[in-house]
Amino acid sequence: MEKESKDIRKLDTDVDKMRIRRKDSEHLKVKENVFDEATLKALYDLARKGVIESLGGSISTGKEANVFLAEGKDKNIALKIYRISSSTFNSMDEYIRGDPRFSNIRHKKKDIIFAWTKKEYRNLMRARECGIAAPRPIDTHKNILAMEFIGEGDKPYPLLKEVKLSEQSAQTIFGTIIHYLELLYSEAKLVHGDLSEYNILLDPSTLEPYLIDMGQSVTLEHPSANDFLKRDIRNLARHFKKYGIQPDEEELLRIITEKQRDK
Ligand SMILES: Nc1ncnc2c1ncn2[C@@H]1O[C@H](COP(=O)(O)OP(=O)(O)OP(=O)(O)O)[C@@H](O)[C@H]1O
Ligand SMILES: [Mg+2]
Repeated sequence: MEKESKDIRKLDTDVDKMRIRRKDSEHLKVKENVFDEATLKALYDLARKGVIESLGGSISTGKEANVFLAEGKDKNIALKIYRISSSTFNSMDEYIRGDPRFSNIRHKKKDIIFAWTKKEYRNLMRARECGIAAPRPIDTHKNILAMEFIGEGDKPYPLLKEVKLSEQSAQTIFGTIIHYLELLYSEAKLVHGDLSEYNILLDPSTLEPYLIDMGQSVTLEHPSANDFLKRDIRNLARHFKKYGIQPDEEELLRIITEKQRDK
């Protein structure tokens, strides 16, 4: 644990010092201890393509991915970099196997991670096309997803988990999220699959909730789609209970899946 937090601090400072400039290979070489070679190469490719101008600080170090702030073409972007080395790809495999869009991938670890990254890109795209507030995906390459940065200046918006809301605001936000789940289900034909107060960012001034972290989202054909949706609803209901919102989970499930059933 001690060592891990030290590593994380080192990663933060290393990345802070690091500026990827196009064709500036010396700088990147120094960082080989932070990013494995394949990830460095992928970062280069995106820099050469003009997607990344420079790399900023670390936003988050998750179980499977790190998120970094970066400068894109004249604006901040977020880079989600799935870890090739320590990814818990076995759980990814389970999500991808039942998804017809990924039936022909070779089940090699790297391929699964790359497919997973692409899957998050496509899921975000589908969600946005249906009018859901989510980061606009910009590009995907190997294990890197470049997307719109959801925040103010260099600061990401807070997680829903981190904000204290009035009962009235909570009611509004809850309503919006349920509406998004309905759109996600009936229009995008997706179930988020990991929805909770940890995967929703909130714009504090407009109270717009942004759904993030859609790598594990599945299409409705997925054998566990219904169970994932029930779990998403349960997580939301649990979070909003403290604001006096006590939804009937069965009723929510009915509302979210209604339009799709009518078709
Ligand atoms: N587009 C974005 N704009 C701003 N901040 C973001 C964006 N995407 C992610 N973040 C920040 O990074 C954090 C982690 O992102 P995300 O939830 O997608 O990955 P994760 O939970 O680490 O994934 P996993 O643990 O499953 O690998 C978020 O909680 C959020 O604070
Ligand atoms: Mg997350």
